[in-house]
Amino acid sequence: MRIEISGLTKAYGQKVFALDGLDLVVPTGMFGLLGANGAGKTTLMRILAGILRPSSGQVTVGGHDMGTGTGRTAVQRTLGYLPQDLGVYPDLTARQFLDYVALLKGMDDRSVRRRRVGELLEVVALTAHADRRLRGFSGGMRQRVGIAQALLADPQLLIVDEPTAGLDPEERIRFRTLLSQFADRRTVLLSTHIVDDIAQTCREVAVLAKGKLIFRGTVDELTRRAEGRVWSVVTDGPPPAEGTVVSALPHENGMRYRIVSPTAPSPQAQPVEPGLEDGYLATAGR
Ligand SMILES: Nc1ncnc2c1ncn2[C@@H]1O[C@H](COP(=O)(O)OP(=O)(O)OP(=O)(O)O)[C@@H](O)[C@H]1O
Repeated sequence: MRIEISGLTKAYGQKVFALDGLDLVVPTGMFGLLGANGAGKTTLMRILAGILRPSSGQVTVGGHDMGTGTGRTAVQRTLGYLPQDLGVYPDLTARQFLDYVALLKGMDDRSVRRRRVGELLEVVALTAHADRRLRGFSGGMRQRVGIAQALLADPQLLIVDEPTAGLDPEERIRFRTLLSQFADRRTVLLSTHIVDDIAQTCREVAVLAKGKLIFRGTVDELTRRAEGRVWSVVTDGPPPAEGTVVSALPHENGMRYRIVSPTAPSPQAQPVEPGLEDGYLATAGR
């Protein structure tokens, strides 16, 4: 399901432009969205989910115009949305919660609902915990309940906002594998600060800064943005003033700094191969 966005603007009051004339096409498959805090990612996702109205501009999802009531209704029927903070009901069990959301989505037939909820609990590997109250669930288990509720209506478009924040490494990997499998023949828009989640799952990515698109292309192209700009510096003094420090590791002669900088940040700096995080920093860094 293809998303086409043109001239999209969302202003909060007179001064804050959360989105500022955004043009973007998102194809079928898994697509990553990166950007610093406040870049406009959540605003964009809420507009795509039909929860928020833009100030101006156009959005079509699968050919449906989100500017019209019929368009929004058509999209919402085939959309799954996992917001940053999914409010769950701590006293409900996972099965009861999913049954309740299914009812809200208009799945009136009880046996259909029961079957679908059972299937999804299986998909997110929570069958063994289905009848436990949500208050005792770990962050990862809650996120899996979140993805199950987003998948209830077998959506063609799945929007997920920072889904792996707070998950342990194993849960993160399981979660993103689940998303990748789901993205086969469908569209998944994944917004995150965790660059590695995008490197591991998406072919294409967009980078937002201050409500504007500053990059759209493949993960490899974004990585190549840092070519010739990533350096390793070993020093027992402070890191060089120039560039952005990506990592600092203890070294027998002091510290080894990985630095993104257009020019060598010190005379001893050695060039190194870039990764996606370097490409992102070279593009979005101050
Ligand atoms: N309801 C609101 N009222 C006023 N300003 C808002 C509102 N929601 C968002 N903003 C502002 O709009 C800008 C974009 O916010 P948004 O939440 O879309 O960014 P984001 O990229 O999702 O950030 P984060 O990564 O922190 O979630 C920010 O400057 C934010 O402060």
